[in-house]
Amino acid sequence: DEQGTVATAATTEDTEWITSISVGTPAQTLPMDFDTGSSDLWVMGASTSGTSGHTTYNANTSTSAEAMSGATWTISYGDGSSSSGDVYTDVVTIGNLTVSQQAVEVATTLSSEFTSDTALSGLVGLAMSSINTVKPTAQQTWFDNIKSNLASPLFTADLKHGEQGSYNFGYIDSSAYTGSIYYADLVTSSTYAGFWSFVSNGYSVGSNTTTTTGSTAVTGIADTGTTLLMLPDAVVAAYYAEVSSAVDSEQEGGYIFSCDATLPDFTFNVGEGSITVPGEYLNFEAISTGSSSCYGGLQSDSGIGISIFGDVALKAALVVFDSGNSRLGWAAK
Ligand SMILES: Cc1nn(C)c(C)c1CC(=O)Nc1ccccn1
Repeated sequence: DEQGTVATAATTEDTEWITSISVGTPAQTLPMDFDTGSSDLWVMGASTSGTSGHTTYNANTSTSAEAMSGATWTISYGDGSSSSGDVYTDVVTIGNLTVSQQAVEVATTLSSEFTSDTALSGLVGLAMSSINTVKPTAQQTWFDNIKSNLASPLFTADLKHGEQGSYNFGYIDSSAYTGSIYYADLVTSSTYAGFWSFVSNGYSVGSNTTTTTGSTAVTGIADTGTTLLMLPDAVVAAYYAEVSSAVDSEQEGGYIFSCDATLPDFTFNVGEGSITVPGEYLNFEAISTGSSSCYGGLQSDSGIGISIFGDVALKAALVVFDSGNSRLGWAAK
């Protein structure tokens, strides 16, 4: 009954959290973006163009690498980024837990979002294996491969603002949260199948003084690979109605406000409880260096088709991805 933990740390502006994994024999250490919103483990290849400045994976120097003949993959993310390539199996160790024949998807094409992000070598998909893109045969995620060896078939994400966080596999660290863990069952309808999806049946805007509450039910996904909190227009409008300087800017592609604005907290319901995202987490960054206008951490999900509880919301909680019980848990910390 194995358990493991691995540290994760945010890049500037909490844009993404980078976590190191080991691939191959001898081990090649790769900084990766753990993504609970997708299900492909892919890495930049040593011979892939556009990878200068990146740490890359070289299957040729790994004695345990085996090409998966005829297998290919291609993935595109909602922000327009994409990658594609071929497939190997190799040893993949995360937090002292080892999968001996993990499908390692090697990128031979990369969009500019990835070639320009020298902090990372690839993604570790932690959503359901049903949405893995490998053809002709979809491959299992690393979590699905390790799951049967774990004390409990679950993992937790503990992302933190401005300090190191952790991903734990097989156990819940009782010292990592306060109060109760509130659970919501996964949503299985077609749009959300394959994701860590849940229904939040209400929200409130405001700090101790004035709070406005809404009963809009939000169905969304817990997605560590997405930076922002992306919710329905009605919820977003209700939030920024409490920020006097806020405007929905065509030019900036979302809500901006004065950087010195005092932002209200945002609370969303989960099961019998709720999670509060502190106002300061909802000021993402200045729209450009030195500007006095700041871009909101809460933005509209219009055009996406689903709501996304990204890093802005996740870093306010300990989040339990409970495969064994098909549910998602959220706890304050
Ligand atoms: C679905 C979606 N629509 N829009 C506008 C955004 C930003 C998303 C989320 C998204 O793209 N997440 C992502 C990107 C790269 C790697 C992993 N996850």
